[in-house]
Amino acid sequence: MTQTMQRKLNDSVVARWGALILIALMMFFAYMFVDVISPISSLLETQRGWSPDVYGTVVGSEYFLNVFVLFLIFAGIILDKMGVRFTGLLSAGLMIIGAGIKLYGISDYFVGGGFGWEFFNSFWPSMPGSAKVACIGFAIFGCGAEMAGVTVSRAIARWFDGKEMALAMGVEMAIARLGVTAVFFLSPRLAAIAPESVVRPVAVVGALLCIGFLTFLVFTFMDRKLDRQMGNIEEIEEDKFKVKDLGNLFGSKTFMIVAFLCVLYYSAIFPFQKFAVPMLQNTLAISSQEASDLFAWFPIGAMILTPLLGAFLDFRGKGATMLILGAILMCACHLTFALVPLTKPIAYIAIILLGVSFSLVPAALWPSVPKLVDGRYLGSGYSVIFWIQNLGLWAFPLIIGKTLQATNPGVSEQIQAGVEGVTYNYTVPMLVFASLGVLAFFLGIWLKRLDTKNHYGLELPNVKK
Ligand SMILES: NCCCC[C@H](N)C(=O)NCC(=O)O
Repeated sequence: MTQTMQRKLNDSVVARWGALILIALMMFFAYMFVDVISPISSLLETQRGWSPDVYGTVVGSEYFLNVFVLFLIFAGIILDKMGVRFTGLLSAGLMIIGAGIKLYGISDYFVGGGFGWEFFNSFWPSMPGSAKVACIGFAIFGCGAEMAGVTVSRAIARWFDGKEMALAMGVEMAIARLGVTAVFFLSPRLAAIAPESVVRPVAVVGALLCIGFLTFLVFTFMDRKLDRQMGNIEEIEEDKFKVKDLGNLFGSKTFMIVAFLCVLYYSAIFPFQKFAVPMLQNTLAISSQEASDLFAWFPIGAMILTPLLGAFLDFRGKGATMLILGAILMCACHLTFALVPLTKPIAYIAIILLGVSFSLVPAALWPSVPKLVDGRYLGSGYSVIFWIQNLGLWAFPLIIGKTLQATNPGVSEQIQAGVEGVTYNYTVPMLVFASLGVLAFFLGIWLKRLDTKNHYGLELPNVKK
């Protein structure tokens, strides 16, 4: 009698990498939308009256609902109850709705006195109505984007179980970084087409989110087929979010060190991404397009190196050392922007080194979590780390915006009044970012010491010979 073993869809290299490309495309467009206004913040100041303080509030609002309404925690529960396909489509849908509201907020129709204009300008006078509506939209978008991040990781874990999973996660992250590069290239160019407009880039990238929805929709058909072949065992029980696990996680010293290292490090990266173009523009006296093209090298470096460093970690280890090195590099780059008289070559070197740092830390951080957290509550562990991280990603754009405005009195008013040649000084905001690097460095040292003492295996390779 011959026994035939059924070949599952994810046993085919083409099918599983095809599935990865489909879900990664959704993240590609999502990361594009996250930073679509970062290269055009100066234009938002002149066209919509968004001072640095207002701009910081808008870009931080992406994380507001995740942090204060605990949406990230609900996202974990929704994912557990409803599965990858429903949650992925819900995230893509939320991103599109949020992007639509943000687009409406900055549109010429709304700022020209359209529906809701009067109401949104009747309170909190320091915040223009356009910024308030943009905040609402971006907060809804942020729920979708973070939920998509958790969902995509779960989907990859399932499709690549027992296969090249770390590489797949590295490739997915690299594709997301490519989205950031693309938007830093595209956004200022779209805005510059006559008549110059902040609306065009947001509209175009918002439309691309719909393509992301469609690619994920195609993935759901493949995933349903895989589901049937696997006998509907969609989720691994230990990956599920459980409220009772939170006590164990918050009570674990090592876990909390990693979570704080994550929030400190990422708070000096993603919020910096929002201020990098105007910082380079003001400090080097160049156009926003030139500054944007210069900054685009940051995600390019991270894109190339993250999968390579992931492979290094798999075969050589040294995870804790990589975290410490990443923090040192990040701090050195921000100190350069703050204290060294900046020239273009120096700026290029600092941006590329920051990209190297941004490969070292993500490549080492995320795969280290399973070494510290019991497999029974790994899913909850990632949700809690994301939640703590989102707190920093919400707070730091606000802090940086307010610091920039406070250390440059009168500058925003002059720019909005059309005075030529007025610039911001970014020394203090850049020192704030650098100080996060110092704290992350000390947490890295502490983590490495605990690892030596308690043998978590952070310095060991993932692949056992
Ligand atoms: N919304 C953009 C920030 C994504 C944050 C996300 N929680 C995350 O940490 N992703 C990992 C990464 O390195 O991009």
